[in-house]
Amino acid sequence: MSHLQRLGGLWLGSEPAQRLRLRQTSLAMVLMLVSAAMLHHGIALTHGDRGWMWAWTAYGVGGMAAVYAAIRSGWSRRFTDPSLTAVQIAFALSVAALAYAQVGPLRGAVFPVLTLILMFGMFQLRARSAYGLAFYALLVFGAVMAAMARLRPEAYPPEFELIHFLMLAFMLPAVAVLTARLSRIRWRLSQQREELARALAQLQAIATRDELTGLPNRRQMQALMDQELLRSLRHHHDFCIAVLDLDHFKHVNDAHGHAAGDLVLRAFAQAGQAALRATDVLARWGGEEFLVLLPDTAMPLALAGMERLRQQIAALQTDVGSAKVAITVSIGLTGHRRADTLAQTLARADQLLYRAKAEGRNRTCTD
Ligand SMILES: Nc1nc2c(ncn2[C@@H]2O[C@H](COP(=O)(O)OP(=O)(O)OP(=O)(O)O)[C@@H](O)[C@H]2O)c(=O)[nH]1
Repeated sequence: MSHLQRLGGLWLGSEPAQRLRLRQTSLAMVLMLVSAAMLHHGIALTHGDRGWMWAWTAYGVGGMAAVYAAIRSGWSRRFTDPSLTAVQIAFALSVAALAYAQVGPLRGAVFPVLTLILMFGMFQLRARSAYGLAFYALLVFGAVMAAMARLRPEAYPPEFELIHFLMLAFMLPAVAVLTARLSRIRWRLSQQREELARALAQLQAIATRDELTGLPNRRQMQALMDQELLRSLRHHHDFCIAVLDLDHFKHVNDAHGHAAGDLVLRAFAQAGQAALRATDVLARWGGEEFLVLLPDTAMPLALAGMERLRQQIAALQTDVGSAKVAITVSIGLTGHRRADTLAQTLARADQLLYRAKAEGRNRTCTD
């Protein structure tokens, strides 16, 4: 890391949002220093008051340093706008107004600076603050112009000051209108960003979840099993896979209707998940067939887990409105063998499931 980067890190910190705020304030500080240098030169040219000039410099530079310290220390985080944009602008306006009161014939130079100060608000301010600050600027400059026209009419002729004031009365609201427009665009953009994030989350849920049961769907389960296979190869641990099929589920649909069948599938998913360990995954493989992945688990433990699930499902009574429906589940459970592919393991679990069905259902068969 170069010295310059280290210095930048020291000045701006490391947090991106904070760095952005401090960069903006640093830019305002540079503007303040350049203005101070110009003012010093102007006062020298016009033989102005040097004591006042140093007091102005201390006020302007000191104020900006205080704002920098408030942001850099994190103190400003307690406010809705931690950049203190409105405060910085209001302060800079007061500094500009004081300069206007002193530089006499050079006061025209203050107007572009005034516009620049207000432009700092374009990236941050809400419409209401922009109008408020424009009104405040008009008030402060109006007061300074009136006071100077009265106190030093030879340097600030009243008719000139009136024209200056009218110019500001037109220019400041125009800047506020532009800031308000930008604020509305920013707001719309942030709304769109939120909508996009919501849509993305929804799409993700649709792509990975089964709509009826809320369980991981076939595609997601395939990805989870692929991951587990890689992990088991790397860390040399075992994992098991079980294929589950609800027994005589066709009877449920035939006797109580398809909607009742859906209710039973949902109840099965909920109870099945609750019966498993948090690390085990129950997924809907299709229809009334489900899959359980038991990561980092070897056979005696896996069998105990699947038997617990089977017994809890057998005890489950689902209220489908017209009746309470009881179901059972048949399970084919097998451990993955290192030399096998996932498809081979799944095929083995399937065969064990057929055996469980053939042997009378409501049981777990394992090899
Ligand atoms: N309600 C509902 N039923 C479904 C859904 N998916 C599959 N099924 C039904 O599940 C039943 C599966 O029937 P079969 O394959 O004959 O099996 P079974 O009746 O469970 O009998 P065994 O598996 O041999 O014990 C069919 O009636 C399908 O219509 C679903 O999402 N909702």
